[in-house]
Amino acid sequence: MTASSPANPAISIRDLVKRYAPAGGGEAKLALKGVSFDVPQGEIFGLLGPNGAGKSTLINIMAGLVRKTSGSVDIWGFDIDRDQRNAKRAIGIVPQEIVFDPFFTPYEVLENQAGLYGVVKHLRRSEELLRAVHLADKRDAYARSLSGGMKRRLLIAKALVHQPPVLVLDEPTAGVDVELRRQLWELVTEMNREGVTIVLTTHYLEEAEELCDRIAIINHGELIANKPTRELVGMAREKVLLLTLANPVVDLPSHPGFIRCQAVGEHGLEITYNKDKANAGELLSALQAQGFSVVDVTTKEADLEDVFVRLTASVAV
Ligand SMILES: Nc1ncnc2c1ncn2[C@@H]1O[C@H](COP(=O)(O)OP(=O)(O)OP(=O)(O)O)[C@@H](O)[C@H]1O
Repeated sequence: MTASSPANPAISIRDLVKRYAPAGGGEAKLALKGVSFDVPQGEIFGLLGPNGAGKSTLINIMAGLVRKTSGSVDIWGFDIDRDQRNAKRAIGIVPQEIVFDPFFTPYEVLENQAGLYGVVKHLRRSEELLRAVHLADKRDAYARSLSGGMKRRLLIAKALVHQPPVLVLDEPTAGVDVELRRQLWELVTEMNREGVTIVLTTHYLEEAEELCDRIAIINHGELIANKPTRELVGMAREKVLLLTLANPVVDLPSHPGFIRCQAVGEHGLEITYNKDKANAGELLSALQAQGFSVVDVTTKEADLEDVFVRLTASVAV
């Protein structure tokens, strides 16, 4: 694997278009409308988007499972058309669905996969990979006897047998419980620390916010954002003040800095304001001046979800 120098992106996508041919006389579906972006080396890159946005199409094109209509995709410096073999060897894909032959053991699953990639015996790393995904003690168990979480970890190991510098995970934690989600996050972070560039799709904004260095948002086949996570979250200008008042709320206070103000229960107020235009201190003083006696205050920052909702809502269908 030598094509990419440290300065080059791990993945480079330019003007990518995918038009699905019409099925049964219907209309053709433009699933990707000219998408361009780079995935920097060494990062954990999140690809977000509502259902049907085009994420799987994009991943399947990278994996060589779907043919693009036009545009270019380079993986680790290898063009997927001109240098298909090297491009394929540079990427490991962890699919969403769990598919194993139930009669193979984890060790055999990895050995078979290594065989498929032509990894010679002495360069195989099946034992090491089983340790890395915390499945060494399940080396010889039948795949069918593994728990859902173990199967997902085995899929990650399977995607890494040919030592790809780029690992793509399609919805790695869809439908898994909180505990298992944490374990998978840790595993992904460990792989990244070892130098693997990670691309993941997710529906969980919390997951993207926690794990990803950079996030791209795709909506109706178009890229509508691509920013470092902190910057994207910083786009949320709204902040919320949750107040408990000494007396029951009768009239609502007013202030030019308010975006919204509503009563919550008998003694509570929820005030949403633009943090560029007002701060909590001046809002509290204004409330006091209007005769409101505040006994407790908490604040809430807007998060990625607010940005996501705003961005995906504002783009025309
Ligand atoms: N084989 C296909 N033939 C026709 N249309 C397709 C095909 N595969 C996907 N599409 C359409 O292309 C669009 C993008 O689908 P895609 O599966 O890439 O979205 P997604 O972002 O991965 O969604 P999800 O999160 O639900 O998996 C959708 O409108 C989908 O219906």
